[in-house]
Amino acid sequence: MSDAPLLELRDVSVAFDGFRAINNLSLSLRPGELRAIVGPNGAGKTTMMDIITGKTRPDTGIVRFRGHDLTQLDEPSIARMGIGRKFQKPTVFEALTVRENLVLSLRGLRTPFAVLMARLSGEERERVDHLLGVIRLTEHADRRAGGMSHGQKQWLEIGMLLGQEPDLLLVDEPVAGMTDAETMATADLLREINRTRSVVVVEHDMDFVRALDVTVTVLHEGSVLSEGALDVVSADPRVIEVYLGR
Ligand SMILES: Nc1ncnc2c1ncn2[C@@H]1O[C@H](COP(=O)(O)OP(=O)(O)OP(=O)(O)O)[C@@H](O)[C@H]1O
Repeated sequence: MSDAPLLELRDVSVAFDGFRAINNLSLSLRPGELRAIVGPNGAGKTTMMDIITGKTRPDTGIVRFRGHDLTQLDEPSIARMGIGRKFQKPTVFEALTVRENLVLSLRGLRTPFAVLMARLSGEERERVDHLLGVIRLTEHADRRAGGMSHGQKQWLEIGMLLGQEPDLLLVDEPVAGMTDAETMATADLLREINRTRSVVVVEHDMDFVRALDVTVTVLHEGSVLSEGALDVVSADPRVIEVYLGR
């Protein structure tokens, strides 16, 4: 396998009304990597995700995925290239069952409803059963998604993203509002997903980040402040100053 980064941001900046939310940000992700991004409120984490997925266009800088420039592409084109994004709030179809939600994701969300509800092929059934196992919802497959806990809805939505077979999964604050047990299960889930896909996860919860046990990038004022193992970055005086205001 080549050493070329899967995702590369170089000297990326974007300003809103003169305020530089992203400021000469450079960041590189290896193929197959799982990376945690942390940083105080307003550090630019969401804006960075918006730039990668084409929601926000950078003013300057390079954004490449598998060597292809993303900055001229719209959101659907970037998604088709293999980048899936999970927003913070779950947006599953509450009136449908867990299984039906996964079928929807396999068949494309814009397909007419009647087609979605048509019989599953053997291959689709296998894929849905596999996804149910990955997201730990096999026992709940035929229950309404609306009846699931907050954590289970988050896992279902992650499963729906996996149904679209992304090479890179971007996950925004998945464990906010989860119980401690759900938080740890989510760390396991992302590590399992990372066996076959690259993952970038933004999260404030440090117990979760510790459980991931991966390289952490600390953002501050739109740039990388520190990067490395959690123990190393949390001992970095610049990080301590930003978090504790010392
Ligand atoms: N569309 C916009 N218009 C104006 N300002 C914006 C816009 N989007 C983001 N900002 C500003 O850019 C900065 C970075 O915001 P961003 O949401 O990326 O931070 P964040 O690290 O995700 O924060 P949080 O942890 O609170 O989600 C903030 O000061 C925010 O107010």
